Amino acid sequence: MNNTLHRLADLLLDVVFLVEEGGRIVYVNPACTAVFGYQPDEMIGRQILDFIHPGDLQRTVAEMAQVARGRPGFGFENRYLRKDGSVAHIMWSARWSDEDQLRIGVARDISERKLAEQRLAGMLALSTAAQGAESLEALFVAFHGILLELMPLRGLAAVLDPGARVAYAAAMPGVDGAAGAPPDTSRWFAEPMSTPGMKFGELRFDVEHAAVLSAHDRDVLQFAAAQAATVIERLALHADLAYAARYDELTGLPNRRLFQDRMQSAFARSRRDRSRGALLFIDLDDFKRVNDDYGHAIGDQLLQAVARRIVSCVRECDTVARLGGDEFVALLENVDTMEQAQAVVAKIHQAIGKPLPLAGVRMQAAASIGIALYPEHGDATDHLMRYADQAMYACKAAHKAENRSLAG
Ligand SMILES: Nc1nc2c(ncn2[C@@H]2O[C@H](COP(=O)(O)OP(=O)(O)OP(=O)(O)O)[C@@H](O)[C@H]2O)c(=O)[nH]1
Repeated sequence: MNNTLHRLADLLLDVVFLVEEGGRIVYVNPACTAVFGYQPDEMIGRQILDFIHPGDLQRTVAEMAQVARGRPGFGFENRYLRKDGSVAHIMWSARWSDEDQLRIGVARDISERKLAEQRLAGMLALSTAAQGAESLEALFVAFHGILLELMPLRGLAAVLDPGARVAYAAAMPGVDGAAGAPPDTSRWFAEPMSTPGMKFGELRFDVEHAAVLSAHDRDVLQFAAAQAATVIERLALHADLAYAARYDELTGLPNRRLFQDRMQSAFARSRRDRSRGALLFIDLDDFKRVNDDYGHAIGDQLLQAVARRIVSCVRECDTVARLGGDEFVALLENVDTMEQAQAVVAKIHQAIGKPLPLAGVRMQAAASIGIALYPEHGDATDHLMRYADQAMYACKAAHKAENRSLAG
């Protein structure tokens, strides 16, 4: 190369290589220091393939062969390993000079652009994983995989409030003591998992030291933590909705829907085992008066107390539900006779009738209770329910008639 061209090459920001057919570098301009971290004389004389990222070696050799056959190369991209071990993304233009018997190559550092593209793709992958996550475990496993590709991360942990419960913790094997032992994450780099007005805990990242993370890396980690927070919020909401669809909010008892499911299962068991059972329909008497005289809040407290008292009268395998208002039902499994069902009803009357100190007075609730036995009074849910309801009405009518005649 003549002197003028040398001086020109010295000024270029792109890296210029002259490489022999066998791959030995015979010239590189000073721009190589900024891109690869090597001084020119550390590269000259060595094989160019020594500097290429092992993952890109094969296709780079194929590209070089094409150029050597006379086809100029433009826009070929591959990765190099810098002197400090980091990765440089390079875009090439190259041609073979027959006259010089050398390959002339110009390398442009496109690492910034590549990293920005990778970060963007990573953030997209994080938000896609967040949208599709059906459990926190699945979410953090997916996040861990995505983040490992993006930055020098060794471990990931998710610690949830309250109580700093570790929901996920995975360290690189060998980094944190014995294999299988939970890693100590307390000193890991942490980002809060929060949505506006709500903090759910922290996402913690094991890095050799915080300085290995660039400002961009930190942006990605912050993004991951924010995405995790939206998933926690969504899953919690989903759990709340699933609960609300099956349980009565006031008493915590199963609602009509869950009760019907339980009835179906009980009928199936009864058909299989030839067992029998009873359905009790329980409606409080004159409950409206409690609301009218003491207010709705006291009415609510009475309903809660009645729910607890009914539950205390049945076995654990039985189901008590609130259908709505002052109507409750109880499904008693393995009850063979009307007498056995009546014994439970008597217990319930006694429990409900015990004085209850509410609103500064001793209240005393009462209920009308109808009994239906299955399978003899029906083994379809609505059929049996109607039977028990009618039996309850008959009791209520009898009580009212009795009260009228006592009053008269
Ligand atoms: N406090 C409270 N009251 C409720 C709730 N749901 C329904 N109610 C009230 O419960 C009362 C139910 O009254 P009814 O079953 O019609 O009548 P009752 O006074 O019990 O009379 P009988 O059943 O004929 O003995 C109504 O006043 C409803 O407004 C609730 O969640 N909380």
